[in-house]
Amino acid sequence: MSGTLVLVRHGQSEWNLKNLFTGWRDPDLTDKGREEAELGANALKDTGMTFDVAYVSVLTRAQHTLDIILDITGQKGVETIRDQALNERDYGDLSGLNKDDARQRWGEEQVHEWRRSYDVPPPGGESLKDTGARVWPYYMTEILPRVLRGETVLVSAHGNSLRALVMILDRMSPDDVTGLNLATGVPMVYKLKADSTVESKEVLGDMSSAH
Ligand SMILES: O=C(O)[C@H](O)COP(=O)(O)O
Repeated sequence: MSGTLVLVRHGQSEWNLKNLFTGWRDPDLTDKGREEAELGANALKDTGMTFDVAYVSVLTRAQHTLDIILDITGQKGVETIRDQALNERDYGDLSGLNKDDARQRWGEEQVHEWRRSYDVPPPGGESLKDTGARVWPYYMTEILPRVLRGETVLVSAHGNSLRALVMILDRMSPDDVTGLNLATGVPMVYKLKADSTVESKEVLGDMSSAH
């Protein structure tokens, strides 16, 4: 029996709005971010899906996104597991810097490489590969077994921790993943086969609004 895995990136945060590198820093959602989470939550409600367990990072923006989803879908009591393995990529020395200022200082190409390449870490921080090195084992040992048991599992996390997961689920190469941007608050619903590969993927919203 296959289960269902729902991945959702938190809604817009205060630092997304200010265009600051965030990483492990802990700003909350903006009003727009809460609205995005509500939209995603309503799309999930329309499916009639009920969750067996929810996983979330230790960061406020992901937790508040999860709270909104569980509230709107009427599932506040669902078992919730928090773990820093699901945190955003650590942006290292870039954390708190403005993304446009960084482009001016280091050049467009270098900043894009830090943000979207597979294995080039920002100074003092984690590459996508480094992020995967903590996300993938957590997924394999904690999340996947529950999906394979036939459960419906919700994960509320971050742009880059989820890019690492989507990369393996969608069988993307390191080159492909440089073009992958996830929209805030848009749920991705995966049905998995018993061998843990993807049977189907449905995106409940507009992924083209990703920045
Ligand atoms: O940590 C951040 O700054 C954002 O949440 C994600 O950043 P990115 O778009 O540069 O990957």
